[in-house]
Amino acid sequence: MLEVKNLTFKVKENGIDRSIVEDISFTVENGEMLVITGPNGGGKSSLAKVLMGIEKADSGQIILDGEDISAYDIDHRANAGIGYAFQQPPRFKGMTVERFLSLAAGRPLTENEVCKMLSGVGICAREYLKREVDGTLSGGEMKRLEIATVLAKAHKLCIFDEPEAGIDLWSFSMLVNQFEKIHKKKEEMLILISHQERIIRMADRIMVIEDGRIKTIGPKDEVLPALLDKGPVCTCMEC
Ligand SMILES: Nc1ncnc2c1ncn2[C@@H]1O[C@H](COP(=O)(O)OP(=O)(O)OP(=O)(O)O)[C@@H](O)[C@H]1O
Repeated sequence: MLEVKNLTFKVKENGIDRSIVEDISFTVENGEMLVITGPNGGGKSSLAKVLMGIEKADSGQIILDGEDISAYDIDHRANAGIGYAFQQPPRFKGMTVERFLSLAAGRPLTENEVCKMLSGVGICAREYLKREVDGTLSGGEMKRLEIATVLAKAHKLCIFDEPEAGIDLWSFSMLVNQFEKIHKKKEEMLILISHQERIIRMADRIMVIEDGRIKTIGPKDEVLPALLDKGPVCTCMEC
């Protein structure tokens, strides 16, 4: 179980503190999928980065399966069982796709295993094994590869930041299938940040973040109708 208690993250703007994440508390149960949505600039990615340890919280607590991980750095949180796929994945010149996935899995993978992982996110496998994880990969290829790195290993908690961004229709359907498969097993907690209705519909619970605060959190059946009425959710396949 993930317990987030009174999490606040501030930045300095022109010498003045600005709260990007303000006193946010929520839980994610084992096997649960929580989808976080809300208007652009609301603080969703910042919250994810604070959970992963990329940004440091000013106050609050993060407890994973009873272990207080608030003071842990990124590596330590990854070892504690958190996997994270960036909204805009970083690139690694000189590293092959094959090695990148083996590092993510934490063990040497066979070619067949790498191919299976790549196929799972809609990447035409063998052609990519020796490609470098650099600027020669397209945005959509990089995004899918990044998602494959999180899926390469079992985690307690996986966080995917806008997995739909820049992904074509066919690959998007494959990704949705992957998320559904993990969700069905109920072995990992999933936090998906998304504006995409098809992803939001997979949620057990939905959390809406606006101006750095939780605006609503609740079961999908309660939150989604109001969301669809008001319309911050995107039904197109391009964003
Ligand atoms: N390190 C930083 N320094 C200054 N401002 C920041 C920093 N990180 C985020 N912000 C600001 O905090 C706000 C929240 O950004 P964040 O990326 O978390 O929003 P978001 O909800 O993920 O948005 P989107 O839906 O557009 O991806 C934005 O106004 C952003 O410009």
